[in-house]
Formats: sequence, C-alpha cells, structure tokens
Amino acid sequence: MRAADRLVARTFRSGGPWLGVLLTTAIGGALLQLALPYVMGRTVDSLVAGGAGVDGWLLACTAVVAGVVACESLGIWATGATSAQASAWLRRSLLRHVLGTGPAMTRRLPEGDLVTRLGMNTEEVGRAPEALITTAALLLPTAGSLVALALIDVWLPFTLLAGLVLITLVLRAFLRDTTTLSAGYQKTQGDLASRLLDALGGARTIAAAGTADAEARRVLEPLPVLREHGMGLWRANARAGVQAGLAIPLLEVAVLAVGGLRLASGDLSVGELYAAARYVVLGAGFSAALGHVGRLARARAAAGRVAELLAGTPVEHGERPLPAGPGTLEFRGVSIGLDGKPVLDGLDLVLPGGTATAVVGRSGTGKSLLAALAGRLVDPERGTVLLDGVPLRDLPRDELRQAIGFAFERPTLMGGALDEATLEDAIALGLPTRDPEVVHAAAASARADTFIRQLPDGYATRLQDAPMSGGEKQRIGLARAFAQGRRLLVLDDATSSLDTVTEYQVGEALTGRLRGRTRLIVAHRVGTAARADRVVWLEDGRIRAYERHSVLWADPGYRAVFQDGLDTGCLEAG
Ligand SMILES: Nc1ncnc2c1ncn2[C@@H]1O[C@H](COP(=O)(O)OP(=O)(O)OP(=O)(O)O)[C@@H](O)[C@H]1O
Repeated sequence: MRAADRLVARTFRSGGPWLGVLLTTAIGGALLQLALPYVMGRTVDSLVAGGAGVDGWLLACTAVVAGVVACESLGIWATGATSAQASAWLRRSLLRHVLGTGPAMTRRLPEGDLVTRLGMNTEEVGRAPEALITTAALLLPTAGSLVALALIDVWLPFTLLAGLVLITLVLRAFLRDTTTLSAGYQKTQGDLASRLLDALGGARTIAAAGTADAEARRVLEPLPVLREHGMGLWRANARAGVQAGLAIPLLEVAVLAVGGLRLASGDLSVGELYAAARYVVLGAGFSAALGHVGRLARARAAAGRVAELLAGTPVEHGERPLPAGPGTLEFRGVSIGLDGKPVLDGLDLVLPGGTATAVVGRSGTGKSLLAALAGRLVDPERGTVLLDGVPLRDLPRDELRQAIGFAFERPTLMGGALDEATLEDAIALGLPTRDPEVVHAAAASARADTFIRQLPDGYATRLQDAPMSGGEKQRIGLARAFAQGRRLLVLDDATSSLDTVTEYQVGEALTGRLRGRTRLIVAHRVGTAARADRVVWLEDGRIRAYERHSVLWADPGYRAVFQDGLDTGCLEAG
C-alpha cells in the first residue's frame, strides 16, 4: 500500500486553490461547532440567572449557527471542485503515461481493465483529498471538546477519552477491511470491463457464430465475485456503524453520570452540565468520520491499482540530433524475448540507406517484432538499433517520429476530435506542419488519392462519413506513413488487404518515387519480396539469410515460407 499512499499524497497536493477553500471551511466550521455549546451554555446560564445579558448571547448563538451553515454550504461546493480538480490532474498524467508507454501497456494489461483504472478508479482517487480533509477536520472538535471538558471539570475529559480510543480502533479496522474489500471489488470491475470489451471487439464473430447468449454468460461470469465483495463492504460498513453508533449514547450516559455527581456536589452549574453533554456529543462526532474513512479506503484501493499503471518505466527519449544521412538502419546484437524465451536472438544487420528490404519468415518468427524494433515501438532487451549511426534511444521523440513512418495491417484512423476528423487530418496525423501538397502526394503514392477525390468532400470528408473497406483504410494508413517518415518507412504487412493490382501499384511507388527513403517491408507475398533490393529471411529468432530474392528462391526452404496461403500463380511470379 506504500505506492498507493504516496499517490494519494500526490493527488492531495494537486487539489488546487479549492483545496485551500475546503481546508478553511472545514477548520472554520469545526471551530464554530466547537464554540456553539459554549455559547449555548452561557445563554442557558444567563437565562437561569434571570436574563441579564441574554440578548448578547442569543445574538452570538445566531452568528455561530449562521457561520456553521455558511461553512457547510461552501464546503460542499469546495468538495466537488477539489475532487474534480484532483481527478482531472491524475487522469491527465496517467493518460500521458499510458499513451507514452505505447503498446507495452496494452500487452501488460487488458484494455477493459485499463479503461476502468483510467476512468472509475482515477475518479475514486480524486476523492481522497476531500476525504482526508473532512476526516482531519473532525479531529478538531474532538480535540477541542477534550480541552473544553477539561476546563469545565477535570474528570470529564477522561470519560470522553476512553470512548475515543474505542472509536479509533473501530475506524482503523474499518479502514483496513474496506481497503482490502474495495481492492477486490475494483479488480472484479476491471475483469468485467475487459470481458465486455473483448466481446464488443468480437461482436461480428459472436453474431456470425450465434453465440450471443453464451458470450453474455462469459462476460458476466465474475458477477458472483463482485456481489461477494459488495456484500463484504456492506457488512463492514454496518458492523463499524453499529459499533461507532453505540459509543455515542454510552459516552453521553457516562459523562452525564459523572457530571451529575459533580453537579450534586456543587462543583458544576446546570449550564456547565448542559455544555458538557453537548461537548461529549461533539467529541464523539468523530465517529461520523466513518463515511469519510470509507471513501478514503476506496480511494486507497483505487490508488493501488492506478499506481500499478505508473509503475512501468515510461519511454525516455534522448537529445542527440539526427545527423544528415541516407537512412541507414542498423541492428547491433539485438535480442528480445517473451517470458524468458528469446523471440529474436543476437540480430546483427545493416540496411543501407535508401534500400528496400523485405522481411519474410513463417508465421510467428518475429517479423512484426523486428519492424517494431526498427522504429522504436519496442526497445530491445539487449543490443542497439541505430539510424544513421545514432541509437534510436538517443533521439528526441519528435525527430525520431518525423524520421520514421509506420504503416500497419489494420491502421486506426484518427486525427483530432472524433466526430470532426477528416481524411486529410488522418493522413497528416503526426506532421509538425500541415502541407496539403505533402498529404496529396503521399495519398497518390498509396493509391488513395483517386478514391478520396471521388468522395463528396474529397480530402475534407469526415472519417465518420466515409465508411471504408479494409483495403481503403490500409491505403490511408500507408499515406500517413509516407507523409511522415522522411528517412525510413516501416510497412508491417500494410498491403495485405490490397487487391493484386493496387498492391503492385503501391509496390511500384515504393521502389519508384519513395526510393530516396530506406524501406523495411514485412512481406507475405512473393511479389513484394521480389521487388525489394534484399530480403531478410527470419527463422527461429535468427537471420537465416540476407540476400536478393532471386538468389534465395533456389532454396526450397525459402520457397516454403510463401506456401502458406499463396496460390501457385503468385509462386510463379517469384
Ligand atoms: N514486445 C514484445 N516483446 C517480446 N515478444 C513479443 C513482443 N511483441 C510480440 N512478441 C512475440 O513475438 C513473437 C512473434 O510475433 P510477431 O508478431 O513478430 O510474428 P510475425 O512473424 O510477424 O507473425 P505473423 O506472420 O503471423 O504476423 C510472438 O510470440 C509474440 O508474442
């Protein structure tokens, strides 16, 4: 819980100016509450004494009550504002961290679980500052009551103190139990969200397989666990509520008994006994912290889950500028593995600037991983990847991203506000300055220009108004990569949905007008490998060969790589 508590403390500091208002109203309100019994006691005494000065005390009573009401009202406002500000701060930093970590984050945690942590859990952590202040503010009247009782009579505070020890123990146990139970509850919520998001992602498959009922059961499978944690929380709440609730009347009786004896012996006035009774109630009001402690416990549990997200090391970028160069890409002793098993092992490879290299190999040999390493979407566990002699880790983020363009098999098209982003925005995504000529030229190379111009608003067509086929989306993704990557283009199976003719045309552009840039192309088609200057043939995590396709073709093992899913026509083309 250490990391969680540290995060709660950081969130507290981010509460902004409203935190000050909350603190002032909480302390002010507590002090006024503390003054109220004294003022009322003096009013009673002046009434008993025949009414001398009663008007002044009545006025004081009114002023104190008005002050209490004002503090409470402003406090409610400040509570909302503080929580909103703290949650917003945490959500912003968390989102930056999660997106900055990149694909490593979604490999570590399911997306639904991430959404729950970034959404619900962050909001719960945001309530921590308010819960902490209100709980602490409750200590003030309690401490004040002890002092006031001591001033009235020396025996009275001991009675209250005994009760307070009891209440503190109850609250401590409640905080501990509720934190544990809340953690379980929130974890199950994350599990439910992950299952739901999985099911939504596969909605087409579920509909096609007719398994909606079975899938709904699978999504809701953790419900009994959620219920168990929920019931546990209610039980803990009820138990602590009863225990703390019992303490107040018991304390009142005890103080009244002691105070009554002192009254009988003439050591206490009626007004003092009245004030003492009020102070006991005020002091034991600490038990009202139960609700705040519950919120604090939920916030701590949520902070634990949020802190897990922040635990991953963020991707760090260097400050070394990229020197002028042709885009030479070098893998030097690069290794990376999964669960202790190497996927790519000791790769040494130099792709000369301006060349086109196809990466081939059987499914699962690490072609996509090699592509990800080439553009620092993943860092190697050992070894270095260099662009024009500079390790990618040393490059500033903007220079790195401007130098390397990525296109994927299933690109996600985006470009600003969800409902406003246009096709031009999607292609220009990541460009430091928007130049329509660059966008149009990139689209032309990706064979997207013609179909875009046929749309009613051309490049200004909103993405949501342009439902696209898989191949069309791939072409927009390619155009985006072509527009951005000034030195190196990494195409990870990015032409798989294109028809043969379009794929050929894009291939022509890759070897024609895009020739000035280094190109790394993960290829499943023979034609793509044949057009490249060289082929990297991956096998069992190592480079089996780095050669021209025409040379490799003589090897039956190489030809077998293309056999999965290819027709003989394509093979002949090789
Ligand atoms: N960041 C990573 N770190 C370690 N291993 C990874 C990482 N990303 C993927 N892998 C693993 O690397 C292996 C190869 O995956 P990859 O997607 O690179 O294969 P591929 O050759 O592109 O396959 P296919 O042709 O089927 O797309 C898989 O077992 C995958 O789980």
